[in-house]
Amino acid sequence: MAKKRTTSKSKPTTAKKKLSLKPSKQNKIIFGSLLIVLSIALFFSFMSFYFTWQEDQSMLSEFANRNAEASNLLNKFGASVSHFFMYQGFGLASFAFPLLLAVTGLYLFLGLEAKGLIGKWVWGLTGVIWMSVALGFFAADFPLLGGLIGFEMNDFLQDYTGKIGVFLILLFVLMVILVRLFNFTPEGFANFFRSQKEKIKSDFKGSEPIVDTDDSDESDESGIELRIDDEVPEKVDTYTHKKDIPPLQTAAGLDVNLPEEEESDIDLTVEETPVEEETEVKAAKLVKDFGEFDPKLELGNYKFPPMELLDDHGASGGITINQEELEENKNRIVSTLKNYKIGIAQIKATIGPTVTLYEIVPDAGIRISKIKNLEDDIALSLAALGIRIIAPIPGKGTVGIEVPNKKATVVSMRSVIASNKFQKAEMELPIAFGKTISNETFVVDLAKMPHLLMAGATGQGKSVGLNAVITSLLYKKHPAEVKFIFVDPKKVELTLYNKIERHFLAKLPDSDEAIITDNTKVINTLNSLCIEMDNRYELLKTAMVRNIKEYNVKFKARKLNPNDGHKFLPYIVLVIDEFADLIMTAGKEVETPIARLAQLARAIGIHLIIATQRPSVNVITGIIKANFPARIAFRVTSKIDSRTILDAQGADQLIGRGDMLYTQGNDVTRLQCAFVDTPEVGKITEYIGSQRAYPEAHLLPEYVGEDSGTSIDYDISERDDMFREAAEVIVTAQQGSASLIQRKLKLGYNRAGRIIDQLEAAGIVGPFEGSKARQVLIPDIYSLEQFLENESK
Ligand SMILES: Nc1ncnc2c1ncn2[C@@H]1O[C@H](COP(=O)(O)OP(=O)(O)OP(=O)(O)O)[C@@H](O)[C@H]1O
Repeated sequence: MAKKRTTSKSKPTTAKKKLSLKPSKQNKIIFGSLLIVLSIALFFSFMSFYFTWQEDQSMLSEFANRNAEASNLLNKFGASVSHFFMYQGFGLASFAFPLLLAVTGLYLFLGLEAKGLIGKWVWGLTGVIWMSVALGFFAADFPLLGGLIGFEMNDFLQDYTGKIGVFLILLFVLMVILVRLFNFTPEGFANFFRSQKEKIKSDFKGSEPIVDTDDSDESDESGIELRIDDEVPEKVDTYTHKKDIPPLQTAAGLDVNLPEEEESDIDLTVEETPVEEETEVKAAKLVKDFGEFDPKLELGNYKFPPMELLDDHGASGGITINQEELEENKNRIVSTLKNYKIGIAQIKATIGPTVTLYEIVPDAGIRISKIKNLEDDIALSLAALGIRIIAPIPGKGTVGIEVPNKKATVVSMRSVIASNKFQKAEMELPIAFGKTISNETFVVDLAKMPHLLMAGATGQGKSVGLNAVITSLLYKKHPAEVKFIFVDPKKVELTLYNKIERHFLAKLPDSDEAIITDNTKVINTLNSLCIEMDNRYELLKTAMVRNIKEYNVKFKARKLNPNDGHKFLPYIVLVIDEFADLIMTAGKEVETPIARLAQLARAIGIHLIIATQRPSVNVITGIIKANFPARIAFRVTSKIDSRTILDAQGADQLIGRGDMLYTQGNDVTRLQCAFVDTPEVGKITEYIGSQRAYPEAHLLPEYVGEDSGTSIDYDISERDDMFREAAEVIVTAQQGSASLIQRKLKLGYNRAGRIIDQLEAAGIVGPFEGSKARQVLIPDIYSLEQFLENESK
């Protein structure tokens, strides 16, 4: 609100300033009146020309003679001007000139915005030329109709293309005029014809029982109307529908300026309010005429992948657990606890797909902390992998012991996608992770997370988990609504998604591959995403909304003008498989943009999903952790790793194969991840990939990388003590690598890296070149000595 007020206050002043640069209002009125008068004079001259031209022919040369008199209504002036326009010019079509002059005069007189005027003149002149040529063609016997220009042009064209050629040219130009000026489409024509038929029918309505047919016709009609809307955006920009919707401003300008004319000078301050209201009114009208903006329209026939593409992995029979196993586990729990002198008042089992939860109510007087302290011993006594003790279960006064089932049931992706919970999820980016311990489908909104960190030792189900996330979104979202960026250093996991590049992927304008497999290129994409983020914040600011959801709602309601740079914003999901690898190769350079995105990107619909095998603290740093409240842990090898990811232990006690813990803050939920196999993903991408797509992947803003590091200006006095030695090593070996300095001078990696940066800043080695060693710019030790000496002078 505050923003609103400030903008409305600041605008009038700028408007006032602008006004002083324009012709004054009085001048506009005077000039406008002149044009109107002129147009009336021309009109009457032209009219009377058709009756008097023969008599006035002889007068034309006697314009200067005061005694000579012409028969034209406007005397000699009328005779000369109409001779010029009608006879020597365009014939009958010349009537367009008084019309255009009158319109221009009115615009000036009323002080309306002159924006649309140029278009009117351009189209007016095109029409004049067309008409004069057409009249010259069809009415060659009456040269006055087409004028000299019409006649000559016809002659000229016929010399080259013959009569048929001229006819075809005329037809084509007429088509262009109709399409561009009157939005003529075959459907529109059919529709018009149909509505006329309807009208005639309804005139004869009477008492005939045609009501039914009428009804069906009506519904038919509405069907067609929709299709016309379909047509509209076909020829325009992916997200904006730019051309077909009259820009808000054009018409807004009309009303905005009207009060100005009535209330003379003060009206500038009043101007702002009507604009606001006008935008609303205009938007409502646009919505009424064209319907809400539909981002999906360009791929209107897109079909979501059907359920049949997914296997049920033999899970259709449901969970199988035998009574014996339940009894056996119960007895073991009871006797184990008894060993520690913990009595049980009640025990209850909840059977899940991979684990069964035994909920215990301890005897009165037994402190839960006692059970908690004995956690490891109890797990040991129960002697089963994957036991996790939750003491107490949050929200209940009970202790939970999770014991894995002997025969785990696979949770198929198909079952979770088909579940009611997922199908009816009213979420922006719903993700069906799998099933909880009580066999309920677990669905969360990625948009609310807002970023996800996934960790787990190798082979425990990370890739399957990532595929489950991506599949969920592919089953729920239209290509216009979400775009993925995949970073896949392993080069195999995500390559399948190449097929949906032009539907669902986003990439940098100059990159060939949408899926990034080279870690050195990630930095450009991340920086480009930061630019996208900044751009989106700017759009949100101008639209005066707080987040992408509100923005898109406003855009769909046509309250934001595409001509001002507004467009429908799809969600962007960045998926990084093997984050540890990325941090190892690209280091701090990637951490900064990732942290920035993680901190700020939630409101503008950029979400990060990061998976890593090694959840060590130098990979998942504090700053990253702080911005990734939603985390998933598959089985990890140590308690420390579990703590690094979840801030709690437990992930080390999972049984693998998709058994996972999910947290989004405090509570930790154990889930069985839905299983989606590579062939299934293949089928889905094949299905989507074979459909009509956008011309290319969604393009991210261009990012021009700096020449890595040259911008770092090291002060000579701040150079490392080993700088000189390092320079000598590099120049002698003619190989600019940090590891060489590391080896020869026995330095740590970080220090060697710093020295290399300093050498680069000094101009001794070239910039970073990815996997290749840097170029050495000094040829030998002697030149180096000289170089350093010169530098210290
Ligand atoms: N949710 C699941 N349900 C059943 N089995 C699973 C599940 N997730 C994974 N598995 C089994 O575990 C195997 C390894 O899974 P996955 O490839 O996802 O491991 P990963 O953690 O990505 O390993 P890496 O890090 O080496 O790529 C799968 O081939 C599958 O047999």
